[in-house]
Amino acid sequence: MPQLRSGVRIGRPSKRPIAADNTKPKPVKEEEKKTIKKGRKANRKTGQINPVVQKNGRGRKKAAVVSDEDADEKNAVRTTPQEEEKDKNEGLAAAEIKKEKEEEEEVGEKEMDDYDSAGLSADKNLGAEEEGSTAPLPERVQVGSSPSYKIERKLGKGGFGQVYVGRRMNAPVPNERTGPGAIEVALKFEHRSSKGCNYGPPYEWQVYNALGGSHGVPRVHFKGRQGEYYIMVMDMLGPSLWDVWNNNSHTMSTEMVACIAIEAISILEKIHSRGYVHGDVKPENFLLGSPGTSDEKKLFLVDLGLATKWRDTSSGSHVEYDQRPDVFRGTVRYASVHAHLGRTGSRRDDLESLAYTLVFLLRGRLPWQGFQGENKGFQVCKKKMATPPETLCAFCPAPFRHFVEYVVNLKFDEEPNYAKYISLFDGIVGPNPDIRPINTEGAQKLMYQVGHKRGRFTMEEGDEEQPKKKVRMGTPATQWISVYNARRPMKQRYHYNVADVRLHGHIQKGNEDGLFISSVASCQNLWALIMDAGTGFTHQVYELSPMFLNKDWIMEQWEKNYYISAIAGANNGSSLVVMSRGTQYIQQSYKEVNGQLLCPVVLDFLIRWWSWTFCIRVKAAFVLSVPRRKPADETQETLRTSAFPSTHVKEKWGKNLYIASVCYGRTVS
Ligand SMILES: Nc1ncnc2c1ncn2[C@@H]1O[C@H](COP(=O)(O)OP(=O)(O)OP(=O)(O)O)[C@@H](O)[C@H]1O
Repeated sequence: MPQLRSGVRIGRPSKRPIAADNTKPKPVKEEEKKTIKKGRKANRKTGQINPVVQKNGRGRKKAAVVSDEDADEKNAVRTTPQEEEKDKNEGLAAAEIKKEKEEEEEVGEKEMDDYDSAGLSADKNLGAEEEGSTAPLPERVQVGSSPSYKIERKLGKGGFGQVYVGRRMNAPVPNERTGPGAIEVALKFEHRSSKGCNYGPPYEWQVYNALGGSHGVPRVHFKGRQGEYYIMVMDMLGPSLWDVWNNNSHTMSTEMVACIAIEAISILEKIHSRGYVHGDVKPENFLLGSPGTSDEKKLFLVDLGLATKWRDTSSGSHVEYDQRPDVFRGTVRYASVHAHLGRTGSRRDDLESLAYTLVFLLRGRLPWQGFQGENKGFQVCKKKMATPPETLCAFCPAPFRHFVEYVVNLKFDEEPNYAKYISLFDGIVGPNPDIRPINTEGAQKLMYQVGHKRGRFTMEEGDEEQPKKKVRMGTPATQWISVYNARRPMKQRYHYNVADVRLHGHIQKGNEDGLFISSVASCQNLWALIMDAGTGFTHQVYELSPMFLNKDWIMEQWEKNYYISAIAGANNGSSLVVMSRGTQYIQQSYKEVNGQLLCPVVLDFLIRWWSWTFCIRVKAAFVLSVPRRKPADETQETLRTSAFPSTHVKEKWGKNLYIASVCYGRTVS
């Protein structure tokens, strides 16, 4: 039985169209031609790429001398791993798929009667903000075999839990400062009606079972339910790094931040070595030990509620890559670009968030702070992608820039070289570990294990490979990008690997069966064809043209009230343009550009958020369409696969998600 810790998932985005910058006729350039539907009024600049709407968790941090804007941005948005898994699995068995194989060509079809109502539950928790409980806390706490505690001052509050000091009642003399018998402990309360507890104790408990007490993770001594609350009894810690920075006039010394870097990398290494990714690395979640104890210079990482597995426990293999652009987990300010893009979390994400944490502590600000409004998450992500390490770290010592360069270039399943990252900061920290502002014992142990001298972190000769220059786009790959929309049950069929000569037959057969083409793509001069009964079109024409786009034919169809509804270009220069009547469009233009102008990462957004149809090859065409009315919010998923996603399509059909668009082209992995 999964134990869930759930919370706020981002609301579904509305699929607002993007208005063209300028649809008025303009001089035609060599590489850039734009065609506008005749007789229509020029479009105005009215919109932007529709953002991922990222709702924040509701928690505010203590002692905040920050603006509301800051406080909101720092809160974590979370969907539990189990919640996601459940979403993925529900309804998978629902669809019975017909499949016919014709030579190399493939066809798949989802019949209308495959409907299973469970399939729509994929987004049933979406958009719901967790309400805080107002139930009074118990006066005394006693869970499992724990001593009794009196609740004292509040230590902090997050989106899920409230943390208080628990003072042991009837404490023996002498009093212990730490451990299960400690006079003071931290008590983390989560109300049993909180969504994180729908399925029993908070998910975080499981993670603490696996990680609690490991290097840099506080020990949990007791846990259990008392009345309305799930309560965790843990070692009491001191201020967070955010508190320290905030109480020190928003500054922190370079040596202190370098020590934090060194120790935090070693803590992440430990967590990762146990198969987990933390998922919400930020200054608020790094705590120092209790002041006045031997741990006061020791660094801890708390809040394991967003931790996920990067490695499968039984097989030991890396989890599979997936991308769900509508799911965001983490804290907007510190999240990795991959997290913004909805990519499955892996070790690289914790390190990227750590890099942002370090730059924040050092510089007091990150370049993407200050965005406001619904599309904040999107703006932040765009800014992160557009900020090269040299700009981000312009006023930081070189090791910080090198660290950023290394971590933003990590591949999804790449093993980070923790020792190398630690060694970057060697020149900044003092030689004597005993007088460093932060205890770096964990990092020293790690370096010792990998064969470096105690005390110093310098890498061995020859290990000083230069960090890669900023190439934060990942490795180029040629992939299928398929977008799925939640729809009422309908018939959908796909064909792929279709040669020119077979195209007409498939389209004709589809039309006879009441299907219209909804999307086309080309891979190695063979076509992929998606046909379905849910397009709303009344008539359809298409043209397979040996040239990229046959302007005259398109203009002719525009005159007859057909609008471009699907388009693809093949490597051999031919193009397939489908035009339909009964579309939602009232205005349309298309623009040919040089395909190289497209930034591959932006494609993630283009295909996800823009209601334009386009095809990518050496040349590309953007078709800009103004719809009659604002499209409703939709549940949507995007996949990138190296092969045509025939298996995935069937899984999606099982969840009543239908292919809305498909294309094949150069992306990044
Ligand atoms: N063991 C501890 N000792 C002292 N303070 C603690 C301890 N654990 C948590 N806190 C304080 O309580 C705050 C909230 O704790 P935590 O981050 O675990 O809660 P959360 O509800 O999961 O938060 P978030 O919304 O950030 O996910 C922390 O930022 C910290 O200030």
